[in-house]
Amino acid sequence: TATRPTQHWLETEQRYDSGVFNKHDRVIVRGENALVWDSEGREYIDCTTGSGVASVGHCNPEVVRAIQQQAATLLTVSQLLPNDRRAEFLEVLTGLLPAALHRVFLCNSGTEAMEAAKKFAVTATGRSRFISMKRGFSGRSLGALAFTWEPKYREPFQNVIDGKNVEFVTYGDVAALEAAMDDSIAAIIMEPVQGEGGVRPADAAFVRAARELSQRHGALLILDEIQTGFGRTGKMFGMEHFGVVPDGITLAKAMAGGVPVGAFVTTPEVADKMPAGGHGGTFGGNPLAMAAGVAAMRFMQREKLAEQAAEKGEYFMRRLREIASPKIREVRGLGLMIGVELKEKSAPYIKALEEHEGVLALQATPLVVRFLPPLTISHAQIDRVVEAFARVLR
Ligand SMILES: Cc1[nH+]cc(COP(=O)(O)O)c(CN[C@@H](CCC(=O)O)C(=O)O)c1O
Repeated sequence: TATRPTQHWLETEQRYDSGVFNKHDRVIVRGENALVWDSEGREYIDCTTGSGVASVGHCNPEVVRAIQQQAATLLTVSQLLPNDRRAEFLEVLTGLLPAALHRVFLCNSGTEAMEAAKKFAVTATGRSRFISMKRGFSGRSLGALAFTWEPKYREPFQNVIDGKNVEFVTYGDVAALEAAMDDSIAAIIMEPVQGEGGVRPADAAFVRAARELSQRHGALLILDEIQTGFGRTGKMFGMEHFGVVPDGITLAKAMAGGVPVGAFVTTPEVADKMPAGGHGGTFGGNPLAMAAGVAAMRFMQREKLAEQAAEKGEYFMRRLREIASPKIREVRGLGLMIGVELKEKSAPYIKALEEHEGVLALQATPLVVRFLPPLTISHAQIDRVVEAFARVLR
């Protein structure tokens, strides 16, 4: 079909969209590795990657090939019926994790993984209260939203969230965590690095205190690795920076190279407390996502993407810190999960990067520019992003 004018795509999406997204004024139509192109043929270095999904690069050839083959073989089958691709996925995924974490509930998004984690924590402990983190983000559904801090996301729905059962603690404040903990808590929920909350790495003492306190009180420690997982922080999983093995982790985003997927991974002790049929879902573990996931995870391992992210992240942050701009308050992050906190609103600079510099970046709270590039980004592309950022800050 002849390509339709950009205006047609913009107007059509605007006309029929629910209105929840503040739509930009360009139509992204193609991606390859660290680059995407819009319908006018403009090229961008993509440091949004669909909010941390395209870690193995857009249209990774091995993921594409796996999708093509599986699409022509079997797209969907109930999880009541075992499938070869799903078995392979579970073997590859659990091979990347600590031995204790080898029981997996499969789903299609981070939110669904958080919802599952919540239910498994309730059945494993018989308790219904949780501790979550101020500035934490766990998703938008009413179940996951209860763990999400941002009042503008949560307050409009407060009367339909069972809000009395979540206590928010200041991320990093061991004393506050200790004071909040008691034997009524089912689980402590936290991200190894807060993403949406402004790219804030946890400190090891806090994560270790959470591990110790949860054990002391018979509660679970659940780490939300939806954004930090799969090499993003310079280790395969964020928890590895802290030498802590939680009772469960939630995964999604980059796990299947761009195909929607989610998982809650836990121990047999927790999994065996969930009654058969106690949770479920239609698309979880579908062969297409499983095939894509196997290809993506094998690529990450073979290309040592976690190590690449560690080295490139150091380089990226060092170059950002060399920008002598009075507008920068702090450059922070772990691996290629990077945030630059400005002394003023970040949105205009993100817009300028997009409009004038051919760079796509994310926001994470009003003052922070968040860079989540593919882990396959080149040093030359990192240089171009840094130089572009220095220009828009002038
Ligand atoms: C840590 C974390 N936990 C859970 C979720 C929910 O996953 P999902 O249901 O697949 O979206 C996200 C998405 N965070 C991205 C989206 C935020 C938003 O909805 O707005 C992000 O950080 O941009 C996370 O970053």
